[in-house]
Amino acid sequence: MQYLSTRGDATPKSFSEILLAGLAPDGGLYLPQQYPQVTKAELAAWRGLPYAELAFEIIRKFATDIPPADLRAITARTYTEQVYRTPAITPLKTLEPGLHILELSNGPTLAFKDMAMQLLGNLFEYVLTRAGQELNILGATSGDTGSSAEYAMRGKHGIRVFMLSPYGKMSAFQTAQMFSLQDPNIFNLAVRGVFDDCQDIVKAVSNDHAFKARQKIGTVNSINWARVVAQVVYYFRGYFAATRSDDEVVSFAVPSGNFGNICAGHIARQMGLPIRRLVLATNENDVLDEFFRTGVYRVRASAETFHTSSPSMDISKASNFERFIFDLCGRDAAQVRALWQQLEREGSFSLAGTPLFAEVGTRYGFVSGRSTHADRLDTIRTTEAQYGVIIDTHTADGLKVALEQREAGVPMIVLETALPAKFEETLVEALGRKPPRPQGYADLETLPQRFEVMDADAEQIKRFIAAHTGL
Ligand SMILES: Cc1ncc(COP(=O)(O)O)c(C=O)c1O
Ligand SMILES: N[C@@H](CCOP(=O)(O)O)C(=O)O
Repeated sequence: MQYLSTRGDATPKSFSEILLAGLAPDGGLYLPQQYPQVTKAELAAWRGLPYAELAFEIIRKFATDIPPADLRAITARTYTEQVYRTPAITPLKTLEPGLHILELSNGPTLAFKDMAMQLLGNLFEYVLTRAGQELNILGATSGDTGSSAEYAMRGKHGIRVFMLSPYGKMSAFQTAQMFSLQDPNIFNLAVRGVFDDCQDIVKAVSNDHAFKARQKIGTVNSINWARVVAQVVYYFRGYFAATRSDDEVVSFAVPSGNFGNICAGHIARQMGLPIRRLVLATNENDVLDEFFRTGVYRVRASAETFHTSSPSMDISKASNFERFIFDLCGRDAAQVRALWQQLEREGSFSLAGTPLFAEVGTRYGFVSGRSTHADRLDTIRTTEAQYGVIIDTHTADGLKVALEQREAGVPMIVLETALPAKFEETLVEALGRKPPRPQGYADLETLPQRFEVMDADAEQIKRFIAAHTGL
């Protein structure tokens, strides 16, 4: 399997090459030359597999340059009960017949990011050891990618993590989870700005090809294809858990920000998984909902990006959206380049009224909705009252929109993206009491914290990286 860029660079690249490269040199995102198709026989054979085996079967279709025995060993050591605190890895919780929550937050940092990031850590280690290389990871986080990357990479030989986060905008738990790490290979840089400023810096640094090569810069955000492909696995897993036969269809509701999670659902659907609808849910930062309702994609400036009670979704420029638009445009890289140039110039583009936009729903199954602070409080309260289940603020956004888009006879699976303990402040507002905290996380906020505060300035960040790598 070879990879190409959404902006047109078609120099064939292997999985291991793009794993280390992150962003393509032309500024685009990598995608496989074609999506592997899953046969009926494979689907039937995969239904009863343990998570690690299912992950192996799916990822081997994409990571064809990793010997199967090695890949199987990597997935086996990643997806364990020890790491995810449950043998099912991603249990399905049924709220009522036909309405489910897929638990994805049982990993070390209590968010769905661990599902892919734990694998990424092991893949990096494997590929770097094989090549005798080191890697300096530059990442951007709105709260969950950062801690999951740091937990996956801490203490790993030959890897350093430089993580940019929006200063003062994460929950107290998220902040403490990241900033309390004292490992010498972890650097937390709190940027005066929003997540999009951090993500712009990651892209600017990646687009400085000389710096990227000299400093051996890699990425852990979902611009890295390996993140997305690891997320494809749980769509299959959720489908098998919610159905009895492969003739059934299901819909997934996905709380969305950077479009990575739902992009994985799009890929699972393209591979042949019987998904009817991909229901995209945003918070008040509703750029993506606006696109899926109207065909207009209008990114917002930092000053127009709200700080909400589902802060991990406070994103107004969704990286992975480019991957979907590439597919929507029939993989015409010239058209994608032109749209992104227009976005750069004018801050928006529109596909409204075009045959392409009609296909967003009819061919690709996307529908969308948005949720506000009041909606989220209401959904958290109702879910607790009706089902005795406490959900986090992001999952609440997903559930709220799922209920609006639910169809009779089609099971709806809401992807849980974090545990409520990470967003205690809002949970107390909704329920009048603190949500349960898994064992081992008590007093997290009292630990000493280590971080640097910086301006949203790519040059300043580059100087910091160079000073700490010695390269
Ligand atoms: C808790 C939580 N929910 C939802 C999202 C949105 O996911 P995505 O950015 O993949 O759309 C994120 C971050 O990305 C998150 O951390
Ligand atoms: N919500 C994310 C933002 C980064 O998204 P990613 O999936 O591209 O890494 C976060 O919590 O950091």
